[in-house]
Parts: sequence; structure tokens; C-alpha cells
Amino acid sequence: MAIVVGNEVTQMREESGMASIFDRIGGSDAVAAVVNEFYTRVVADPMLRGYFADVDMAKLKAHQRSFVAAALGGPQEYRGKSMDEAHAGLGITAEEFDQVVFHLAGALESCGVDAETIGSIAGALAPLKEQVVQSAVAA
Ligand code: HEM
Repeated sequence: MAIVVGNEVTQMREESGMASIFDRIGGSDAVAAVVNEFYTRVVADPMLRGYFADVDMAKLKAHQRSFVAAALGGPQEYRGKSMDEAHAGLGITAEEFDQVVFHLAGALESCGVDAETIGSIAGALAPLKEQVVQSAVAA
């Protein structure tokens, strides 16, 4: 599958001549820390926790680590479901999507990622809204 967000981040990096965001934030250890912190926040949030009640969190975290790593320009490929497939039928709203991005930003911040990098990541995730939110109008 094509990872839109990964392509955009990679393109941004190539144009700017910068190291990948993946490298800048500290590679796979940093991604694992961010993903753990992210799901701690998500399942603590009454707006979101219901979605994850019957989900195998260890498996989900593993997929999310590889998705985030690939999206940030890391070396390995993401081999999980497409964003359409992963979220089909869940009925996720635009508000819930924004809340998930908010928790991801919070997790990145608490792991020491700078505000500018967080802005780039959040901006790169915005186009996924259409795939995650089924009835979403393009953001
Ligand atoms: C930027 C936004 C998002 C990204 C990048 C993302 C990414 C992912 C990834 C990589 C998976 C694993 C796919 C697989 O198993 O192969 C997944 C699954 C899942 N996501 Fe998301 N997600 C996003 C937003 C959301 C939102 C807003 C919700 C709910 C409010 C949500 C709920 C879920 C659930 C419940 C699963 C597990 C589905 C299952 O195993 O049956 N996600 N997501």
C-alpha cells in the first residue's frame, strides 16, 4: 500500500536536505516510547477508549510503531492494513480523529520532540482524515 503520509514526509525531507524526522527524534526507541505514551493517553480518554476495548493492544502497538516509523521516514516498510481497511466500519468521527492527533502531539511533546517537528507530523497526518473518518469531507 502507498503510505501517503510517508511519501509526503519523505518528499519534504528530500526538498530540505534534512535528516528524516525518524532519525531526528531518535529512531525506533523514540518511536516505541511515543507509541506507548500515545495509547496510554488514548485509552485514558473517555471519548476514545471504547474503540479499543476489544483490541489486542500489543498487536496494535506493533502495527502503530511500524506505521509511525515508516511515516516519519524510517528504514522499514509498513506492512499492516491500509488506513481505510483498518478503520472501516468503526464509525470514527472527525472530532475523534482530531482528538487522536491531539494525543499524538501530546505524546510526542512528552517524549521531547520539538514543536516544529510536531507541527510537521500533525500536518502530514491531516490528509489521513478522509480515510479514517468514513463520512469525512476532505479536511
Ligand atoms: C492519524 C490518525 C490515525 C492513524 C495514523 C492510525 C493508524 C492505525 C494503524 C497503523 C492501525 C493498525 C492497522 C493494522 O492492524 O494493520 C490502526 C488500527 C486501529 N485504529 Fe487507528 N489510526 C488513526 C486514527 C484512529 C482514530 C481516530 C481511532 C478511533 C477513534 C482509531 C482506532 C483504531 C482502532 C480501534 C484500530 C484497531 C482495529 C482492529 O484491530 O480491529 N484510529 N490505526
